[in-house]
Amino acid sequence: MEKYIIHGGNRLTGEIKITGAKNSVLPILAATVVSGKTSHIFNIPKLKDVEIMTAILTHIGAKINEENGSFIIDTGPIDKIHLPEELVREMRSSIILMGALLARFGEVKVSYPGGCEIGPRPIDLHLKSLRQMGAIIEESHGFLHCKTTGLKGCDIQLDYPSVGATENIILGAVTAKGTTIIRNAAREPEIIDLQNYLNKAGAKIKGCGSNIIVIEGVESLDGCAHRIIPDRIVAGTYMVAAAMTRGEIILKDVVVEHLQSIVAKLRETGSVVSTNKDKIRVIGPKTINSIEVLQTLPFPGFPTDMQAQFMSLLSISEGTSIINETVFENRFKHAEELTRMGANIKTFGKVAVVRGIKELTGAKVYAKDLRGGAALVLGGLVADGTTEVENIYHIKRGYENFHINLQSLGADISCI
Ligand SMILES: CC(=O)N[C@H]1[C@@H](OP(=O)(O)OP(=O)(O)OC[C@H]2O[C@@H](n3ccc(=O)[nH]c3=O)[C@H](O)[C@@H]2O)O[C@H](CO)[C@@H](O)[C@@H]1O
Ligand SMILES: C=C(OP(=O)(O)O)C(=O)O
Repeated sequence: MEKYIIHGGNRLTGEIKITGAKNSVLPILAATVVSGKTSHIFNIPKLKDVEIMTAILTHIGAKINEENGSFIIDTGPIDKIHLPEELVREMRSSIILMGALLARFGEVKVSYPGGCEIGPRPIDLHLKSLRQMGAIIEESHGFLHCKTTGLKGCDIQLDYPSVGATENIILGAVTAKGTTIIRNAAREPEIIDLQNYLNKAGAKIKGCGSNIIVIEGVESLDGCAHRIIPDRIVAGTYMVAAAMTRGEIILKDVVVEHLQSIVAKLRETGSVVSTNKDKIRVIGPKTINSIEVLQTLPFPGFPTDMQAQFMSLLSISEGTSIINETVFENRFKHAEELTRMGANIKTFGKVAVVRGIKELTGAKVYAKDLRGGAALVLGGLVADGTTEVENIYHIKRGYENFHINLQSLGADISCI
């Protein structure tokens, strides 16, 4: 089992180029299935989750060629509608293939998806919406069998702006008969990226980025070329590394607009953040201020995927911070591990009270999920002594070359 060994205390300085977004590339790879043609997708990050998605697509028949960080993907040869259970259970995003395969073949067999354990992650909104569009879905023993004689456009009111449900509906709707309206849709930048890919492929989608999306069904889609947007959560993680180590990091290839809520909260801690086109610079403060309330919300609110990293930052701030995790039921598993490093954190359901301490202490800790794992690495960078982060396969799901990038910024971290 691989682990990271970190000797804390180094100030991080330098530049990092931000790679393609995990939460964009996964639905877009799923979306390539709808056309049955060849698409060329650029800026593919080297991530475990991308490997899993590639393995699922290859298993059902797609031909994928890797070329300089891009994928040329031909989904024409796909001839299976039964997704491999062991792979689906490894990754949440596999569920987005449901909308794509229903659109293309009118049938899909899939197990409930896996992914990070951050509380119950039901898919009721996905299923309710696809049923409303005419899918017949049988659920038994953790398996779903979905069939349709043709999806139909309809008016869907989402109870919550779920990212995955919005993506599944979009994929089902692009070639459905008639017009689909999604109300209370998720507004994340990755949804806009999906719209941009699909519209280049011939879809007629309007409104992504707002909470009402209108999709006019078209006869068929084509292949196209598309570049994945930069990963705002990876960027945010390095920004927190700069703040915690009182360093100075410049991130290249970012979309500043996507990072506004993170920038605002970092400024509250006293960090100096400046932006210039697709670059962002963070200078860590001498004294890290606490944040009165940090509340996670759907975009454009503060992202739940940055909550753990901020908890790590606030654990060494001056004062007390309240974190309110409103998106997921149980996303504080990192709190217990940070406590092993000396942090003073109490959790009460979806609320955490973080009382800042002067310094964390190195310890043996365990990554229980992706962002929680990244938060422990951040803690290790500033802890007194040695930190060992175990179970790092979670971190590799979402960060390309994490320890190598941190080394290039001056961190004393190795992967053994
Ligand atoms: C691959 C990907 O893009 N993952 C992101 C996506 O996950 P994901 O698409 O799973 O997140 P959702 O927006 O769907 O989930 C948000 C909340 O809605 C609930 N819910 C969701 C669907 C449903 O049918 N019923 C239901 O109750 C979930 O349990 C959760 O509490 O958005 C999350 C919220 O920004 C991010 O943390 C994840 O990194
Ligand atoms: C929770 C996350 O991912 P997923 O939805 O793929 O589990 C994440 O990226 O933080």
